[in-house]
Amino acid sequence: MGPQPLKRAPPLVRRRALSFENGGSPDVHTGSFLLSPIVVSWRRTSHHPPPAPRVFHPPSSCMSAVLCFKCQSVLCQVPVKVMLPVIVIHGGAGHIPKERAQLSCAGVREAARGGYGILRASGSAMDAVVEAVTMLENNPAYNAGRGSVLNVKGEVEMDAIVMDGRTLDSGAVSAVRRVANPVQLARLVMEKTKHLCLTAEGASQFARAMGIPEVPEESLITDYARMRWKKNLAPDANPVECQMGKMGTVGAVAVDTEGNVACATSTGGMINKMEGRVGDTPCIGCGGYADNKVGAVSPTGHGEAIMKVTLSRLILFHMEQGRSAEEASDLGLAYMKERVQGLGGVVTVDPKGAWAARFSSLQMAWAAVQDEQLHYGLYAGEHFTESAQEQS
Ligand SMILES: NC(=O)C[C@H](N)C(=O)O
Repeated sequence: MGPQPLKRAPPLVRRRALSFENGGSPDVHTGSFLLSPIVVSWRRTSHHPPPAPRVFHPPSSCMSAVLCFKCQSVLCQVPVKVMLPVIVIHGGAGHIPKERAQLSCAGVREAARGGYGILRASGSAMDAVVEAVTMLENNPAYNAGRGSVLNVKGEVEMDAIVMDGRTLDSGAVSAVRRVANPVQLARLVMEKTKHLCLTAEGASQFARAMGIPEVPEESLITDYARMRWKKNLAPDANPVECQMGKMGTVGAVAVDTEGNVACATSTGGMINKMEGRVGDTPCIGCGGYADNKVGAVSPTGHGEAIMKVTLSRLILFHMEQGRSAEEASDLGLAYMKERVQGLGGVVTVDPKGAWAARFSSLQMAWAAVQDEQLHYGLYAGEHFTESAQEQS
């Protein structure tokens, strides 16, 4: 005999469904929450042996179906609130000095609006994250593009990555010099070469071949970056601690109206790093990852710690195991803190538009736009909203 379809959903399922109908929290998604109560009910009502039923989200439907693992019959249907498009930005995890906090917050809000403008006009997630990160690279308030921290010789070497969740195509540059927008060069590596990452002089040669103008190094260096470089040349300086105090790597994740996800991250790296040091940012799975089947992540924090735990892929692994974007981000950051004493932050999305901006550092400037609402914050627990149309 085949399985008996459920006569009524178990109480938790009905509560969740109700909260969607009433416009409940957009980041509460059916997949992870429904699986466990359904398993219990299924075992009670099915004659099949008990592997878990599958949750199936038809691509462009507002219903999510829970299927019997064996005979594929629909056990129950639950409405899913589709909240696309969405973009989430960070401006670096750390402790942002008071006098720079406002600038830092204003920049991420502006970049979130800029990226969302592209998504609203049916642009791709990739176009949106590259636009948002370009805006932040051009803003001297961040450690990326103009405003990058300096290496031990007082020079600028930058890292950037992009990844497209549709195809898993990715492009990156590391230790690149004298380009204004490393994120755009990373995109060209993805689109115009057979490789995933170009480094140092090879990356500069590629930029020239692509017609990207070389900019004077001085134009990328701010007084603030030079002051911090000098301070950290002292023999008793602790550049990692100093950086944990004032980071500003930038990153973005987005889901477009088609449900495609993408990520982009860009940085000047760690203060007074050795010449040629490559951080987490250009390393796939560390400084970013995007997969339409799971979601997208862009991190910030101590690069060596992020690399040791492959933070972006670790978070997506937790999402594959049924965790929400927020739970998975917290788990990844907690593991990095406990296992390698690394602090940082992430922005994360899933393909249905659930999103998270989470950090283990004292602060992280972040902003998101979804459903014409701008969300933003700086300290843990802070979450302000305003209309995405209002100008700050
Ligand atoms: N500010 C940062 O996030 C630094 C970057 N993750 C790096 O180590 O290169």
